[in-house]
Amino acid sequence: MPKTLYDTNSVIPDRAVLVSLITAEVEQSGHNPEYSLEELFQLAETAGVEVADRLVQTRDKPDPRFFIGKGKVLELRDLMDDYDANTAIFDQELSGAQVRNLEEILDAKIIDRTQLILDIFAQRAKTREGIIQVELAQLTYLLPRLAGHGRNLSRLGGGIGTRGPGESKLETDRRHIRRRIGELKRQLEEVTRHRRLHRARRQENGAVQVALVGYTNAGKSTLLKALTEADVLVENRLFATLDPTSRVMKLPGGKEVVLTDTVGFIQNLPHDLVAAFRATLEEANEADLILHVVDASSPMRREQMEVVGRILDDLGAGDKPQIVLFNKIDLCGPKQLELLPAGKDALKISALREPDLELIREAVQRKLSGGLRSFRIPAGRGDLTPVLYRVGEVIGQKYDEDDIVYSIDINRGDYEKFGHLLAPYAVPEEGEQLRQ
Ligand SMILES: Nc1nc2c(ncn2[C@@H]2O[C@H](COP(=O)(O)OP(=O)(O)OP(=O)(O)O)[C@@H](O)[C@H]2O)c(=O)[nH]1
Ligand SMILES: [Mg+2]
Repeated sequence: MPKTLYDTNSVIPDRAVLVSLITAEVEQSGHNPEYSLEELFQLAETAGVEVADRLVQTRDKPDPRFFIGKGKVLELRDLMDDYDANTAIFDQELSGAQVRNLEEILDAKIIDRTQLILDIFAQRAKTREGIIQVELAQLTYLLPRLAGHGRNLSRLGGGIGTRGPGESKLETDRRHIRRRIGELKRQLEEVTRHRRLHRARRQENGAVQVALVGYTNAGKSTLLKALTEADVLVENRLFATLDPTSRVMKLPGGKEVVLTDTVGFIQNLPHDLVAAFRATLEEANEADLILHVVDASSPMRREQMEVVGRILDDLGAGDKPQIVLFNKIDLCGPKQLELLPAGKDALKISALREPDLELIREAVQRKLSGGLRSFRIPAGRGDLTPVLYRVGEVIGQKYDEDDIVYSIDINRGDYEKFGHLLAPYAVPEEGEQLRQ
Protein backbone atom coordinates (compact mmCIF):
# COMPACT_ATOMS: atom_id res chain seq x y z
CA MET A 1 0.00 0.00 0.00
CA PRO A 2 1.25 3.46 -0.76
CA LYS A 3 1.55 5.87 2.09
CA THR A 4 -1.40 8.11 2.56
CA LEU A 5 -0.81 11.62 1.46
CA TYR A 6 -0.03 14.22 4.01
CA ASP A 7 1.40 11.58 6.26
CA THR A 8 2.56 13.81 9.03
CA ASN A 9 4.60 11.07 10.67
CA SER A 10 6.72 10.42 7.64
CA VAL A 11 10.41 10.93 8.19
CA ILE A 12 11.67 9.10 5.12
CA PRO A 13 11.79 11.39 2.09
CA ASP A 14 9.66 10.38 -0.85
CA ARG A 15 11.47 8.89 -3.80
CA ALA A 16 10.03 9.84 -7.14
CA VAL A 17 10.23 9.33 -10.87
CA LEU A 18 9.51 12.44 -12.93
CA VAL A 19 7.28 12.03 -15.96
CA SER A 20 6.83 14.38 -18.88
CA LEU A 21 4.71 14.11 -21.98
CA ILE A 22 5.74 16.00 -25.09
CA THR A 23 2.71 16.45 -27.30
CA ALA A 24 2.50 17.99 -30.76
CA GLU A 25 0.92 21.01 -29.12
CA VAL A 26 3.85 21.47 -26.75
CA GLU A 27 6.31 21.10 -29.62
CA GLN A 28 4.58 23.80 -31.62
CA SER A 29 4.24 26.19 -28.70
CA GLY A 30 7.97 26.81 -28.61
CA HIS A 31 7.85 25.91 -24.92
CA ASN A 32 10.96 23.97 -23.94
CA PRO A 33 9.92 20.66 -22.33
CA GLU A 34 13.48 19.72 -21.31
CA TYR A 35 13.91 22.91 -19.38
CA SER A 36 10.49 22.46 -17.83
CA LEU A 37 11.51 18.98 -16.67
CA GLU A 38 14.75 20.34 -15.24
CA GLU A 39 12.73 22.91 -13.36
CA LEU A 40 10.39 20.15 -12.13
CA PHE A 41 13.50 18.41 -10.80
CA GLN A 42 14.45 21.54 -8.86
CA LEU A 43 10.93 21.91 -7.58
CA ALA A 44 10.96 18.29 -6.38
CA GLU A 45 14.24 18.86 -4.57
CA THR A 46 12.89 22.01 -3.02
CA ALA A 47 9.95 19.96 -1.73
CA GLY A 48 12.38 17.49 -0.17
CA VAL A 49 11.81 14.66 -2.64
CA GLU A 50 14.57 12.39 -3.83
CA VAL A 51 14.38 12.10 -7.62
CA ALA A 52 15.32 8.62 -8.85
CA ASP A 53 14.85 9.03 -12.59
CA ARG A 54 12.99 10.81 -15.38
CA LEU A 55 10.73 9.36 -18.04
CA VAL A 56 9.73 11.24 -21.19
CA GLN A 57 7.20 10.24 -23.81
CA THR A 58 6.55 11.93 -27.13
CA ARG A 59 2.99 11.42 -28.22
CA ASP A 60 0.53 13.21 -30.46
CA LYS A 61 -1.83 14.00 -27.61
CA PRO A 62 -2.44 12.85 -24.04
CA ASP A 63 -4.15 9.54 -23.39
CA PRO A 64 -7.53 10.32 -21.81
CA ARG A 65 -7.24 7.53 -19.24
CA PHE A 66 -3.60 7.63 -18.17
CA PHE A 67 -2.25 10.85 -19.69
CA ILE A 68 0.77 8.90 -21.00
CA GLY A 69 0.21 5.76 -23.12
CA LYS A 70 -0.72 2.50 -21.42
CA GLY A 71 2.57 0.87 -22.50
CA LYS A 72 4.48 3.78 -20.99
CA VAL A 73 2.57 3.39 -17.73
CA LEU A 74 3.81 -0.20 -17.49
CA GLU A 75 7.33 0.97 -18.25
CA LEU A 76 6.95 3.53 -15.47
CA ARG A 77 5.79 0.81 -13.09
CA ASP A 78 8.90 -1.28 -13.76
CA LEU A 79 11.11 1.75 -13.34
CA MET A 80 9.49 2.63 -10.04
CA ASP A 81 9.87 -0.94 -8.84
CA ASP A 82 13.57 -0.90 -9.73
CA TYR A 83 14.15 2.25 -7.73
CA ASP A 84 11.70 1.44 -5.01
CA ALA A 85 10.03 4.78 -5.75
CA ASN A 86 6.73 5.58 -4.09
CA THR A 87 5.79 8.68 -6.09
CA ALA A 88 5.36 9.71 -9.72
CA ILE A 89 5.45 13.43 -10.47
CA PHE A 90 3.99 14.59 -13.78
CA ASP A 91 5.19 17.80 -15.38
CA GLN A 92 1.73 18.57 -16.75
CA GLU A 93 -1.64 18.88 -15.08
CA LEU A 94 -3.65 15.66 -14.69
CA SER A 95 -7.40 15.21 -14.42
CA GLY A 96 -8.93 13.55 -11.36
CA ALA A 97 -9.75 10.46 -13.42
CA GLN A 98 -6.19 10.18 -14.74
CA VAL A 99 -4.78 10.40 -11.22
CA ARG A 100 -7.14 7.66 -10.10
CA ASN A 101 -6.34 5.34 -13.00
CA LEU A 102 -2.62 5.82 -12.56
CA GLU A 103 -2.88 5.16 -8.85
CA GLU A 104 -4.64 1.85 -9.49
CA ILE A 105 -1.94 0.57 -11.80
CA LEU A 106 1.11 2.02 -10.11
CA ASP A 107 0.00 1.68 -6.53
CA ALA A 108 1.85 4.91 -5.77
CA LYS A 109 1.33 8.57 -5.10
CA ILE A 110 0.56 10.53 -8.24
CA ILE A 111 1.30 14.24 -8.22
CA ASP A 112 1.37 16.84 -10.95
CA ARG A 113 3.40 20.03 -11.30
CA THR A 114 0.63 22.21 -9.89
CA GLN A 115 0.29 20.08 -6.78
CA LEU A 116 4.01 20.08 -6.28
CA ILE A 117 4.14 23.87 -6.37
CA LEU A 118 1.13 24.11 -4.08
CA ASP A 119 2.89 21.76 -1.74
CA ILE A 120 6.07 23.81 -1.63
CA PHE A 121 3.99 26.85 -0.88
CA ALA A 122 2.23 24.93 1.88
CA GLN A 123 5.56 23.95 3.42
CA ARG A 124 6.82 27.51 3.29
CA ALA A 125 3.87 29.73 4.09
CA LYS A 126 4.56 31.46 7.36
CA THR A 127 2.23 34.40 7.76
CA ARG A 128 -1.49 34.07 8.32
CA GLU A 129 -2.14 35.54 4.90
CA GLY A 130 0.22 33.08 3.22
CA ILE A 131 -1.28 30.11 5.02
CA ILE A 132 -4.85 31.08 4.12
CA GLN A 133 -3.89 31.70 0.51
CA VAL A 134 -2.21 28.33 0.12
CA GLU A 135 -5.05 26.37 1.67
CA LEU A 136 -7.50 28.23 -0.53
CA ALA A 137 -5.48 27.38 -3.62
CA GLN A 138 -5.17 23.73 -2.60
CA LEU A 139 -8.87 23.30 -1.99
CA THR A 140 -9.81 25.16 -5.17
CA TYR A 141 -7.52 22.81 -7.06
CA LEU A 142 -8.94 19.79 -5.31
CA LEU A 143 -12.63 20.53 -5.65
CA PRO A 144 -13.21 19.79 -9.36
CA ARG A 145 -11.04 16.70 -9.02
CA LEU A 146 -13.32 15.18 -6.44
CA ALA A 147 -16.15 14.72 -8.90
CA GLY A 148 -17.60 11.26 -9.20
CA HIS A 149 -15.52 9.21 -6.85
CA GLY A 150 -15.07 8.60 -3.22
CA ARG A 151 -12.94 5.55 -2.73
CA ASN A 152 -9.55 7.11 -3.14
CA LEU A 153 -10.50 10.49 -1.97
CA SER A 154 -7.92 10.70 0.75
CA ARG A 155 -5.16 10.19 -1.79
CA LEU A 156 -6.27 12.99 -4.02
CA GLY A 157 -5.07 16.50 -3.76
CA GLY A 158 -2.12 15.18 -1.94
CA GLY A 159 1.29 16.58 -2.17
CA ILE A 160 4.59 15.67 -0.78
CA GLY A 161 4.97 17.81 2.22
CA THR A 162 3.43 17.30 5.50
CA ARG A 163 1.29 20.37 5.56
CA GLY A 164 -1.55 19.95 3.10
CA PRO A 165 -5.15 20.66 3.83
CA GLY A 166 -4.92 17.73 6.25
CA GLU A 167 -6.32 14.26 5.90
CA SER A 168 -9.35 14.83 8.03
CA LYS A 169 -10.49 17.61 5.73
CA LEU A 170 -9.81 15.57 2.62
CA GLU A 171 -12.03 12.80 3.87
CA THR A 172 -14.99 15.05 4.14
CA ASP A 173 -17.34 15.73 1.28
CA ARG A 174 -17.42 18.44 -1.28
CA ARG A 175 -19.93 20.47 0.59
CA HIS A 176 -17.59 20.66 3.51
CA ILE A 177 -14.76 21.79 1.21
CA ARG A 178 -16.97 24.42 -0.36
CA ARG A 179 -17.88 25.70 3.05
CA ARG A 180 -14.22 25.82 4.00
CA ILE A 181 -13.40 27.69 0.77
CA GLY A 182 -16.06 30.25 1.62
CA GLU A 183 -14.66 30.63 5.09
CA LEU A 184 -11.10 31.06 3.81
CA LYS A 185 -12.21 33.64 1.28
CA ARG A 186 -13.83 35.65 4.05
CA GLN A 187 -10.72 35.43 6.19
CA LEU A 188 -8.59 36.40 3.24
CA GLU A 189 -10.78 39.41 2.55
CA GLU A 190 -10.22 40.53 6.10
CA VAL A 191 -6.45 40.13 5.83
CA THR A 192 -6.44 41.77 2.43
CA ARG A 193 -8.36 44.71 3.81
CA HIS A 194 -5.70 45.13 6.45
CA ARG A 195 -2.97 44.99 3.85
CA ARG A 196 -4.77 47.62 1.76
CA LEU A 197 -5.19 49.89 4.78
CA HIS A 198 -1.54 49.49 5.59
CA ARG A 199 -0.60 50.30 2.02
CA ALA A 200 -2.93 53.27 1.92
CA ARG A 201 -1.27 54.60 5.05
CA ARG A 202 2.14 54.23 3.46
CA GLN A 203 0.86 56.13 0.45
CA GLU A 204 -0.63 58.84 2.58
CA ASN A 205 2.74 59.23 4.20
CA GLY A 206 4.01 59.93 0.74
CA ALA A 207 6.22 56.86 0.63
CA VAL A 208 7.29 55.89 -2.86
CA GLN A 209 6.88 52.19 -3.51
CA VAL A 210 9.46 50.23 -5.45
CA ALA A 211 8.84 46.51 -6.02
CA LEU A 212 11.41 43.82 -6.78
CA VAL A 213 9.78 41.28 -9.07
CA GLY A 214 11.14 38.44 -11.14
CA TYR A 215 11.50 34.76 -11.74
CA THR A 216 12.08 32.58 -8.73
CA ASN A 217 15.75 32.41 -7.67
CA ALA A 218 16.69 35.51 -9.70
CA GLY A 219 18.13 37.23 -6.63
CA LYS A 220 15.32 39.51 -5.43
CA SER A 221 15.78 38.85 -1.73
CA THR A 222 19.56 39.13 -2.07
CA LEU A 223 19.07 42.57 -3.57
CA LEU A 224 16.58 43.66 -0.94
CA LYS A 225 19.05 42.61 1.68
CA ALA A 226 22.00 44.31 0.01
CA LEU A 227 20.17 47.51 -0.87
CA THR A 228 18.59 48.01 2.54
CA GLU A 229 20.70 45.88 4.86
CA ALA A 230 17.52 44.02 5.74
CA ASP A 231 17.65 40.65 7.40
CA VAL A 232 15.73 38.48 4.93
CA LEU A 233 15.91 34.88 3.86
CA VAL A 234 18.12 34.20 0.87
CA GLU A 235 18.36 30.66 -0.40
CA ASN A 236 19.44 28.83 -3.49
CA ARG A 237 16.02 27.28 -3.72
CA LEU A 238 12.86 27.97 -5.62
CA PHE A 239 10.25 30.00 -3.80
CA ALA A 240 12.35 31.01 -0.84
CA THR A 241 10.12 34.04 -0.43
CA LEU A 242 6.38 33.78 -0.10
CA ASP A 243 5.40 36.79 1.91
CA PRO A 244 6.31 40.24 0.71
CA THR A 245 8.83 42.06 2.86
CA SER A 246 9.23 45.83 2.73
CA ARG A 247 12.23 47.86 3.84
CA VAL A 248 13.31 51.45 3.49
CA MET A 249 15.97 52.18 0.87
CA LYS A 250 17.89 55.42 0.89
CA LEU A 251 18.62 57.04 -2.46
CA PRO A 252 21.85 58.95 -3.14
CA GLY A 253 20.00 62.29 -2.91
CA GLY A 254 18.81 61.39 0.58
CA LYS A 255 15.24 60.57 -0.28
CA GLU A 256 13.83 57.34 1.09
CA VAL A 257 11.66 54.87 -0.78
CA VAL A 258 9.99 51.65 0.33
CA LEU A 259 11.48 48.61 -1.40
CA THR A 260 9.36 45.45 -1.42
CA ASP A 261 10.48 41.90 -2.13
CA THR A 262 7.80 39.71 -3.73
CA VAL A 263 7.02 36.07 -4.36
CA GLY A 264 8.93 34.72 -7.35
CA PHE A 265 7.21 33.84 -10.60
CA ILE A 266 7.52 30.56 -12.46
CA GLN A 267 6.26 29.25 -15.77
CA ASN A 268 2.85 27.61 -15.56
CA LEU A 269 2.26 29.18 -12.18
CA PRO A 270 -0.93 27.38 -11.16
CA HIS A 271 -3.91 29.53 -11.92
CA ASP A 272 -5.50 28.83 -8.55
CA LEU A 273 -2.36 29.98 -6.87
CA VAL A 274 -2.21 33.23 -8.82
CA ALA A 275 -5.83 33.85 -7.89
CA ALA A 276 -5.24 33.04 -4.22
CA PHE A 277 -2.05 35.09 -4.05
CA ARG A 278 -3.55 38.02 -5.83
CA ALA A 279 -3.47 40.22 -2.77
CA THR A 280 0.23 39.52 -2.32
CA LEU A 281 1.01 39.96 -5.98
CA GLU A 282 -0.86 43.24 -5.93
CA GLU A 283 2.19 44.73 -4.25
CA ALA A 284 3.66 44.89 -7.74
CA ASN A 285 0.53 46.61 -8.91
CA GLU A 286 0.72 49.32 -6.31
CA ALA A 287 4.35 50.09 -6.94
CA ASP A 288 5.47 53.38 -8.48
CA LEU A 289 8.41 51.58 -10.01
CA ILE A 290 9.15 47.95 -10.76
CA LEU A 291 12.64 46.50 -10.60
CA HIS A 292 12.51 43.42 -12.76
CA VAL A 293 15.30 41.14 -11.53
CA VAL A 294 16.62 38.67 -14.09
CA ASP A 295 19.10 35.83 -13.58
CA ALA A 296 21.36 36.81 -16.47
CA SER A 297 23.37 33.62 -16.06
CA SER A 298 20.40 31.34 -16.71
CA PRO A 299 20.29 29.70 -20.14
CA MET A 300 16.54 30.29 -19.99
CA ARG A 301 16.86 34.00 -19.32
CA ARG A 302 14.71 35.04 -22.26
CA GLU A 303 11.90 32.61 -21.48
CA GLN A 304 11.93 33.62 -17.82
CA MET A 305 11.67 37.29 -18.73
CA GLU A 306 8.72 36.49 -20.94
CA VAL A 307 6.95 34.64 -18.15
CA VAL A 308 7.45 37.59 -15.81
CA GLY A 309 6.24 40.03 -18.46
CA ARG A 310 3.12 37.98 -19.03
CA ILE A 311 2.27 37.72 -15.34
CA LEU A 312 2.80 41.47 -14.86
CA ASP A 313 0.43 42.08 -17.77
CA ASP A 314 -2.14 39.75 -16.20
CA LEU A 315 -1.89 41.69 -12.96
CA GLY A 316 -2.38 44.95 -14.82
CA ALA A 317 1.14 46.13 -13.95
CA GLY A 318 2.57 45.73 -17.44
CA ASP A 319 2.69 49.47 -18.16
CA LYS A 320 4.38 50.56 -14.94
CA PRO A 321 7.76 52.27 -15.11
CA GLN A 322 10.33 49.50 -15.02
CA ILE A 323 14.05 48.99 -14.69
CA VAL A 324 15.46 45.61 -15.70
CA LEU A 325 18.27 44.39 -13.47
CA PHE A 326 20.34 41.73 -15.21
CA ASN A 327 21.69 40.13 -12.07
CA LYS A 328 24.42 37.54 -11.41
CA ILE A 329 26.70 38.82 -14.14
CA ASP A 330 29.60 37.56 -12.05
CA LEU A 331 28.46 34.11 -13.19
CA CYS A 332 28.16 35.05 -16.87
CA GLY A 333 30.68 34.13 -19.52
CA PRO A 334 31.84 36.82 -22.00
CA LYS A 335 29.47 35.47 -24.68
CA GLN A 336 26.52 35.61 -22.33
CA LEU A 337 27.37 39.16 -21.32
CA GLU A 338 27.61 40.25 -24.92
CA LEU A 339 24.13 38.91 -25.66
CA LEU A 340 22.46 40.84 -22.86
CA PRO A 341 20.27 43.57 -24.30
CA ALA A 342 21.45 47.09 -23.52
CA GLY A 343 19.09 49.96 -22.88
CA LYS A 344 18.61 53.03 -20.81
CA ASP A 345 16.38 51.18 -18.38
CA ALA A 346 18.52 48.08 -18.12
CA LEU A 347 21.47 47.54 -15.78
CA LYS A 348 23.97 44.70 -15.76
CA ILE A 349 24.80 44.01 -12.16
CA SER A 350 25.81 41.58 -9.50
CA ALA A 351 24.00 41.76 -6.19
CA LEU A 352 27.33 40.81 -4.61
CA ARG A 353 29.18 43.94 -5.77
CA GLU A 354 28.86 47.10 -3.73
CA PRO A 355 29.45 49.56 -6.63
CA ASP A 356 26.62 47.92 -8.56
CA LEU A 357 24.26 48.55 -5.69
CA GLU A 358 25.01 52.25 -5.93
CA LEU A 359 24.27 52.10 -9.67
CA ILE A 360 20.86 50.66 -8.86
CA ARG A 361 20.10 53.37 -6.31
CA GLU A 362 21.12 56.03 -8.81
CA ALA A 363 19.00 54.49 -11.56
CA VAL A 364 15.99 54.37 -9.23
CA GLN A 365 16.49 58.00 -8.31
CA ARG A 366 16.74 58.99 -11.96
CA LYS A 367 13.72 56.98 -12.98
CA LEU A 368 11.58 58.36 -10.19
CA SER A 369 12.50 61.90 -10.99
CA GLY A 370 9.81 63.50 -13.08
CA GLY A 371 11.72 66.70 -13.90
CA LEU A 372 11.82 70.19 -12.49
CA ARG A 373 8.62 72.12 -11.79
CA SER A 374 7.85 75.42 -10.08
CA PHE A 375 4.93 76.45 -7.91
CA ARG A 376 3.94 79.92 -6.73
CA ILE A 377 2.41 79.43 -3.30
CA PRO A 378 0.54 82.37 -1.75
CA ALA A 379 1.50 83.32 1.81
CA GLY A 380 -1.87 82.15 3.11
CA ARG A 381 -1.33 78.60 1.84
CA GLY A 382 1.38 77.47 4.20
CA ASP A 383 -0.62 74.24 4.55
CA LEU A 384 0.69 73.26 1.11
CA THR A 385 4.33 73.30 2.19
CA PRO A 386 4.34 69.69 3.42
CA VAL A 387 2.74 68.63 0.14
CA LEU A 388 5.59 70.25 -1.75
CA TYR A 389 8.11 68.24 0.19
CA ARG A 390 6.04 65.15 -0.44
CA VAL A 391 5.95 65.32 -4.22
CA GLY A 392 9.66 65.63 -4.65
CA GLU A 393 12.86 67.28 -3.64
CA VAL A 394 12.83 71.03 -3.03
CA ILE A 395 15.71 72.38 -5.12
CA GLY A 396 15.19 76.06 -4.52
CA GLN A 397 12.81 78.65 -3.12
CA LYS A 398 12.57 82.41 -3.48
CA TYR A 399 10.28 85.10 -2.13
CA ASP A 400 8.31 87.10 -4.61
CA GLU A 401 6.05 89.74 -3.04
CA ASP A 402 3.74 87.76 -0.76
CA ASP A 403 4.32 84.46 -2.50
CA ILE A 404 7.01 81.88 -2.29
CA VAL A 405 8.09 80.28 -5.55
CA TYR A 406 9.37 76.75 -5.01
CA SER A 407 11.37 74.77 -7.51
CA ILE A 408 10.82 71.04 -7.08
CA ASP A 409 12.44 68.00 -8.58
CA ILE A 410 9.22 66.07 -8.95
CA ASN A 411 8.94 62.49 -7.86
CA ARG A 412 6.61 60.81 -10.31
CA GLY A 413 4.78 58.47 -7.94
CA ASP A 414 4.04 61.11 -5.37
CA TYR A 415 3.10 63.68 -7.93
CA GLU A 416 0.44 61.40 -9.32
CA LYS A 417 -1.07 61.15 -5.86
CA PHE A 418 -0.81 64.73 -4.65
CA GLY A 419 -0.14 66.82 -7.74
CA HIS A 420 -3.76 67.87 -8.06
CA LEU A 421 -3.43 69.91 -4.86
CA LEU A 422 -0.58 71.91 -6.37
CA ALA A 423 -1.80 72.15 -9.95
CA PRO A 424 -3.54 75.53 -9.48
CA TYR A 425 -0.23 77.06 -8.35
CA ALA A 426 2.02 75.60 -11.03
CA VAL A 427 4.34 78.07 -12.75
CA PRO A 428 5.42 76.90 -16.15
CA GLU A 429 8.86 77.78 -17.51
CA GLU A 430 10.32 79.26 -14.37
CA GLY A 431 11.96 76.23 -12.81
CA GLU A 432 15.27 76.36 -14.59
CA GLN A 433 16.03 79.92 -13.50
CA LEU A 434 15.77 79.01 -9.89
CA ARG A 435 18.27 76.22 -10.10
CA GLN A 436 21.59 77.19 -8.60
N1 LIG B 1 26.79 34.60 -7.91
C1 LIG B 1 25.71 35.30 -7.59
N2 LIG B 1 24.74 34.74 -6.88
C2 LIG B 1 23.64 35.48 -6.59
C3 LIG B 1 23.52 36.83 -6.99
N3 LIG B 1 22.32 37.29 -6.56
C4 LIG B 1 21.74 36.26 -5.90
N4 LIG B 1 22.52 35.16 -5.91
C5 LIG B 1 22.22 33.83 -5.33
O1 LIG B 1 21.06 33.32 -5.97
C6 LIG B 1 20.29 32.51 -5.06
C7 LIG B 1 18.84 32.99 -5.01
O2 LIG B 1 18.79 34.25 -4.41
P1 LIG B 1 17.47 34.84 -3.72
O3 LIG B 1 17.76 36.26 -3.41
O4 LIG B 1 16.97 33.96 -2.63
O5 LIG B 1 16.46 34.75 -4.95
P2 LIG B 1 14.92 35.22 -5.01
O6 LIG B 1 14.74 35.90 -6.32
O7 LIG B 1 14.56 35.98 -3.80
O8 LIG B 1 14.21 33.80 -5.06
P3 LIG B 1 12.70 33.39 -4.56
O9 LIG B 1 12.43 34.02 -3.26
O10 LIG B 1 12.84 31.91 -4.51
O11 LIG B 1 11.78 33.83 -5.65
C8 LIG B 1 21.01 32.61 -3.72
O12 LIG B 1 21.82 31.47 -3.59
C9 LIG B 1 21.85 33.87 -3.86
O13 LIG B 1 23.00 33.84 -3.04
C10 LIG B 1 24.60 37.41 -7.77
O14 LIG B 1 24.59 38.57 -8.19
N5 LIG B 1 25.66 36.60 -8.02
MG1 LIG C 1 13.23 35.60 -2.32
